Amino acid sequence: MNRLKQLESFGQSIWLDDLKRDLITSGKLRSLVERDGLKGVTSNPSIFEKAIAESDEYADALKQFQSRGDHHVMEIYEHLALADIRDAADILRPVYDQTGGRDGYVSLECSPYIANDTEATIAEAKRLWAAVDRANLMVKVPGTPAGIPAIRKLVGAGLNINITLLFSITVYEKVADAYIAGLEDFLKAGGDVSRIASVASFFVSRIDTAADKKLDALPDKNIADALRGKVAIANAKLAFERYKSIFASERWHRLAGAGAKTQRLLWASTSTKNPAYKDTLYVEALIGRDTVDTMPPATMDAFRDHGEAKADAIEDRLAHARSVFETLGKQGISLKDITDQLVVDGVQQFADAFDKLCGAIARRRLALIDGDRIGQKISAGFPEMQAAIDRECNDWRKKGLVRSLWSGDAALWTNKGEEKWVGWLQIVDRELRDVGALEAFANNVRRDGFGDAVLLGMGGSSLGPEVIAETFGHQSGWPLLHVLDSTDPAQIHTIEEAVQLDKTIFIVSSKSGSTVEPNILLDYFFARVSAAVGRDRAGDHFVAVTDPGSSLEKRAKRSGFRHIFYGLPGIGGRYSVLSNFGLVPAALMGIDIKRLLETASVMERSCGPDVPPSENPGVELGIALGVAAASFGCNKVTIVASPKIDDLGAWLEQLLAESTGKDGRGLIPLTDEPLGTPDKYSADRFFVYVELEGMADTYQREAISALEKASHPVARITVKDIWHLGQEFFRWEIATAVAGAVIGINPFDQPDVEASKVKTAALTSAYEKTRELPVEHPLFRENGIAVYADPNNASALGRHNTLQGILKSYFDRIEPNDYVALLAYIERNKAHTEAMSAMRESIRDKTHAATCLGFGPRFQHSTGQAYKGGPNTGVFMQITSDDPEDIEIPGHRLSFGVVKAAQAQGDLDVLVERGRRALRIHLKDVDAGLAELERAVAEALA
Ligand SMILES: O=P(O)(O)OC[C@H]1O[C@](O)(CO)[C@@H](O)[C@@H]1O
Ligand SMILES: O=C[C@H](O)[C@H](O)COP(=O)(O)O
Repeated sequence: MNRLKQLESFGQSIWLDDLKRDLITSGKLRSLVERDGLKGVTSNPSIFEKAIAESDEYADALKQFQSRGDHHVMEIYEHLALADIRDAADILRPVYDQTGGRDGYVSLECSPYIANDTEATIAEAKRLWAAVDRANLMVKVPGTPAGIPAIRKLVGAGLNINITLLFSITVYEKVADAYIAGLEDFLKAGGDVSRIASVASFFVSRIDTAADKKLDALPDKNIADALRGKVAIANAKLAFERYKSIFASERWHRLAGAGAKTQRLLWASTSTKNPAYKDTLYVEALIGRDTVDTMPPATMDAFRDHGEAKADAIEDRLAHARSVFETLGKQGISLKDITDQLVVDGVQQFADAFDKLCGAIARRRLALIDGDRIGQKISAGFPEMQAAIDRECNDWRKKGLVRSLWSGDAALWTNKGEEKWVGWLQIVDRELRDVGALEAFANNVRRDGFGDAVLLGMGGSSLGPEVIAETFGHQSGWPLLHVLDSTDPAQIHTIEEAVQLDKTIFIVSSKSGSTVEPNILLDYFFARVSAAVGRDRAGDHFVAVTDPGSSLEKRAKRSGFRHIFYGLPGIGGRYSVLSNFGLVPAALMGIDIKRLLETASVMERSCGPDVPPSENPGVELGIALGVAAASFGCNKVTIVASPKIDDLGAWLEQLLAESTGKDGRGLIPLTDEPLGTPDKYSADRFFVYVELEGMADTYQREAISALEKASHPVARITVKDIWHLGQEFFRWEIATAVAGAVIGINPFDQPDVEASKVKTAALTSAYEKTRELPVEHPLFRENGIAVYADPNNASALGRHNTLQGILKSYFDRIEPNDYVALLAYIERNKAHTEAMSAMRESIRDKTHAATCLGFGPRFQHSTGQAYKGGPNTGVFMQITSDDPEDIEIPGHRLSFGVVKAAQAQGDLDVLVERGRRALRIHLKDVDAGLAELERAVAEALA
């Protein structure tokens, strides 16, 4: 007689501990049922990992599924796995019918990631039960402390449950109790208990693996030899004894009377792991009536081939089993400790397998959606850095931190309310649903003949729209978008002259609604538009984007704005580009926002909670940035982008600096610094090279390769086309949040920005009363240039009678790994940027310090946070100027020039208060002054 069939005749059901497509398609599963009397199938994450990740069997199914649209990794997994489960269940259905529901089951495990979460387990088991939709499904719930209450609930809801990862008899008693209680609940609710089945899966071989290790360490070798390979079987035998007594109780009889089936013990983990043991050891020892034995194919083949079947073997030598336990105890080996640890390890082992599986699916998904759409390659500068990045990635994987990020677990950061600021994680799908309304609005504006749109806003409210406007350029037939994020009178003039007010729509953008710049710009332009089109029609030229309840919302209502778009309070300014703050201006300038969002959506799935760190572009990038900065001092994130998309750097600067630059730590991003040869840089750089496919600049590419060869860390990102800006936005938001976690700060606040605002407000309100700002005395004045510094900085500079002398002392203060920031409160235009660039280049080449450039007050809402709150490694040169054509602000006793001067003063005061090295250079005439300054800088560095 077929030895497996013999087991059937001894009252034991044989299940297969394996599942893969081929078993179904080849007919093997069916023949196991027919030939060997197979009565069930168990699966687990390791089994699916082997099936899906280690073979090509699923390639076609995966491709077909993805051809219907892009999916999350978990959706792909479930699509593939559930198809196998359903097919196996259908093959086993006749067994289920013939045995009256005692056998014929296929088991599917809940995600190991939620093994310690009762509510999540309940929800997932119910979801899987509904999704598989087969009466002969068993959902596997772990025998963890959190799993046990879930068993009662799920059985009580009428589900078949297989309790997995069971090692201890004490835990088993709780599991059996939960099953019985669940049946009682179900019965009380009028359910038919006869259709519920459950098994309690005792893991066998793993106990010996752990116990044998302890035995090997015993000094008494005889005892060790006597017990080796015996503990697991003894445990199972005693468990079976308990099973019999539990299901002989009065309590049980009441349920049995209603048709309930006992919760059979299922022997799992039945392959021998120690090659010294007979390969059928556990099968032979555990033959018992009313039990289930699930065997992997090799064990099943071995038993069929040479197994020795003895009826009721499990009932033999119970006294010996007890003595095994006693001896263990006497030897100081705690079986409780062993089994407790096995549960923990078991969960981790399945989680590891699931990670591997998700990683493999993520890679295949990427290959199908055209891998280079996510194109990212990080080369750490040197092996130690690579090893540290790999370690951190593995740590994130093991601890499930990508999932913590997605669930907004504040403990990932500093536990200071970060959970309130992760709304951006879900925004893409939400906005995709709202695209129609935005487009309709934009069409309406276009039909009304607006030729220009001017966005008034700062930082997170302006930089995203600016990147979109600069990258896409003017869309024919749509308004041209201008961004105004300055109080510089010349800048305001330039914009005003570029537009025709009666054909211009203004987007006033401020999440808080209280930011001073957009408010005073609104005061000014509302008056100008009223003068051009009449007060009654002015409101039609204004749109607000703001959070609900803000003062801007109230004002927009009062002034009859054309429309108010709302932001989501759970999204901070710099993470808001994929919400209305980026989308309203983009739609108004005629951009296909759906297309932009769709690329973001692909990246959102690539960075999903189900994608392990090393396959997860945003997480991997964030970890690399964080580790490079925190452990290797490479915190000057030098952004280089193909010319067509290089404005991306402006948005990125704010995201990285304002998010991470605080508590004396953080990343110092810099953009538009002229690229140099490797010898020009210190070892504190992390280069980010964002290349636009087909539009790469050869010089940039070669310079980056040289830097990479010279052991600087480099992250290369390839952007397929400009629509993939959406993808970049999302990738970098994830990367920033992750880098923040690695660095150990809260990436969602900006504690040091406020300080400058307070000082500025004090200066402007004093000015409104006195009509003057505090008088300052220069250290030096010549040729239309004056230099100012506070007493400490002044004394560090010493006495000089030339500008270059002062500058020389100033540059002498630069220490290794410092950065120099030029903070210019002048019009941001090409000529000024070029002059500043030339100075940056000479400073960098001579001192090897990283150089940053910020135009004030714009940078205050961007990199300014890091300058004041980040590491004290900045050396600051503030540049201010007279404003020959100042502009009064209607309704205030202030001009824009005064506000700008107060902003410069307020910010410098805070820098000084924070012990920063700083000076102010005031230019009477901007262009002549810059030329003179450039000359003096060159001389000071010579
Ligand atoms: O959108 P709001 O509230 O006007 O803020 C603009 C910017 O100012 C800041 O709060 C810094 O001052 C940034 O974080 C923000 O992006
Ligand atoms: O239900 C089946 C179990 O998951 C499986 O038997 C575990 O076996 P292993 O210990 O060999 O991994």
